[in-house]
Amino acid sequence: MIGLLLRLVGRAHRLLFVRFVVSTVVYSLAEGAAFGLLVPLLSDLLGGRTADAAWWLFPLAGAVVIGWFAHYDKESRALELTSAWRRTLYDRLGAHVVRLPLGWFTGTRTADLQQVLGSGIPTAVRTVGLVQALVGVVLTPATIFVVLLVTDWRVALAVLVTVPVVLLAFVVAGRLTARTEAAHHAASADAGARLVEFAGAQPVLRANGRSRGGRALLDDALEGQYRAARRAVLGALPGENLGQLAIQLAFTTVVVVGLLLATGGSVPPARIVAILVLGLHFLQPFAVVAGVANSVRSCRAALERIDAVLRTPPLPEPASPAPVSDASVELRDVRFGYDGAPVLDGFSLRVPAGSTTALVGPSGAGKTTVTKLVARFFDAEAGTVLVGGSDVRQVPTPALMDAVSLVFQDVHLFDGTIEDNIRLGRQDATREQVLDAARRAQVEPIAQRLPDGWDSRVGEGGRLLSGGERQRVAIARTLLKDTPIVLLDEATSALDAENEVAIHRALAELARGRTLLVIAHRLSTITHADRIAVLDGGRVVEQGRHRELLAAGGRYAALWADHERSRGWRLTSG
Ligand SMILES: Nc1ncnc2c1ncn2[C@@H]1O[C@H](COP(=O)(O)OP(=O)(O)OP(=O)(O)O)[C@@H](O)[C@H]1O
Repeated sequence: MIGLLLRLVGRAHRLLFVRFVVSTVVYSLAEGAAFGLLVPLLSDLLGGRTADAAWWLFPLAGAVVIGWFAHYDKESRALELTSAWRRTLYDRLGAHVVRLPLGWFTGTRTADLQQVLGSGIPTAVRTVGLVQALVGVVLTPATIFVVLLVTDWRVALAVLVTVPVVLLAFVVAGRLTARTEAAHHAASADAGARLVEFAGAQPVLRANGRSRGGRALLDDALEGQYRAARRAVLGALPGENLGQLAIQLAFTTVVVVGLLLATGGSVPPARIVAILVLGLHFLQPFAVVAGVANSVRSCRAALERIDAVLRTPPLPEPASPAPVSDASVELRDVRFGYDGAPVLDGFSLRVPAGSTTALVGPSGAGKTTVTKLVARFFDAEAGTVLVGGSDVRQVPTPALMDAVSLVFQDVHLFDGTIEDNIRLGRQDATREQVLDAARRAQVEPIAQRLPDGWDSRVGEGGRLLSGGERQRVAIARTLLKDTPIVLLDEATSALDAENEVAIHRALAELARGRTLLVIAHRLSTITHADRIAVLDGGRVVEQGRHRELLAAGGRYAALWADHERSRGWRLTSG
């Protein structure tokens, strides 16, 4: 964990970290020395040698003053380190995340990343406080032990024997508490998820005749959480008592040894009283061990999660960058798979500059994967992906992003106005340019329909718009960005007649003067494409124009026949 901590603290804060540790060490030693000096001071005082006792006040005052300065320094450094480190972690993660391949951002990883940025970093920086506690737990008793050893080795030995017992008791106590807390945490998470589900799934639950809107599931989860909370409280009690009991037993042992020594006459009673006071201070820091053990676990988990993100290799940038010379796209003998099994194998396709090529084929054939390789979400395992005549691996990411735009199947819009969402395509565009792109992508009728026109908000994720409308806004965004190459995954959601016509027009506008690679889910949209490529078994099995492919009577002709049948079915059953 120390290596991990030093790695994440990084060079920028290493000096500050070292200074913080040094202050903490000095403080813990000074605290131990101040307690240790109580032995000769109290022995002399209780033994009636007041003048001798007074002399001990000087080193004691020295230890207290040093301790005070060290305490001030360690607290200020801890504060400085915590805030500077938190900031650096956010900066480092932010800078790293933007260099990760887009393919890295799956649903689970995005959720993990949200957690790391939300609670992971605040937990990780708590390690600073933990270092303080751990140094204190080790060094203060160690200093006191040295003083005890010098004062009376028999009491020192008795104190030493109690250490493993006390530590064991706290470790067991920590485990008992951790187990019940984990169950409580899981039950709380379950109840939280059920609450969200309960709220979000109301229409579905009621539409399916669950008149109580799924209350039973929620009630079960809340009951489970209540029982787990009770178990957590009751389960923590034995642990807490066990630790305290161990400290009391250890102290009693030290008292018994002290009394035996005093009764035997080998140590003056005044000295024994002083030694017992020291014994008490020796044992006290162990009480924080149990709490620290739990914090160590959560801090380490947070540090590991941050480290895992930071260690994810970024997309390699080319040593000698190649230019995007034209708007052509080509895949040559490409092999690629997600988890070993190839999705594409021996895949070749040429998309000449300025042409429209449609990818069709059964679900799971790899159409989306082709577009993701062109936009370099991933790198191909074998073969070459060329954009503008250059291997995408040799094109710097900003140059590639300037050449290629993506319109996804499920467009995510931000909770702003339609104009804000279009402007994402080019932040410095004038209002006229934004509105022009919107008109060309058939977004104007959407704005007219909404109560506040162009200033209407589209809701979280764009939920106030239909799937087809969201895609029209995304097309407007792409028109504004104005890249020579556009990769478009057609919306799969069923479109009404207005949307279907509007998307047709928007696509025609998008295709004008650009290279368009479109994944077609409705064959009627691509009958005018310059080329249609049929994918199956990880490669292109057929390609040509709509009429040529129909005449050939192969795979495309069969897909078209299916398409026509389903249209006929829609018409007669509608
Ligand atoms: N991120 C991923 N991790 C693992 N497997 C994936 C991932 N993305 C896609 N796949 C798998 O790769 C195969 C090809 O998926 P792809 O999305 O490219 O197909 P598609 O032809 O676009 O399908 P659809 O028409 O249904 O969108 C599928 O079997 C899919 O399950």
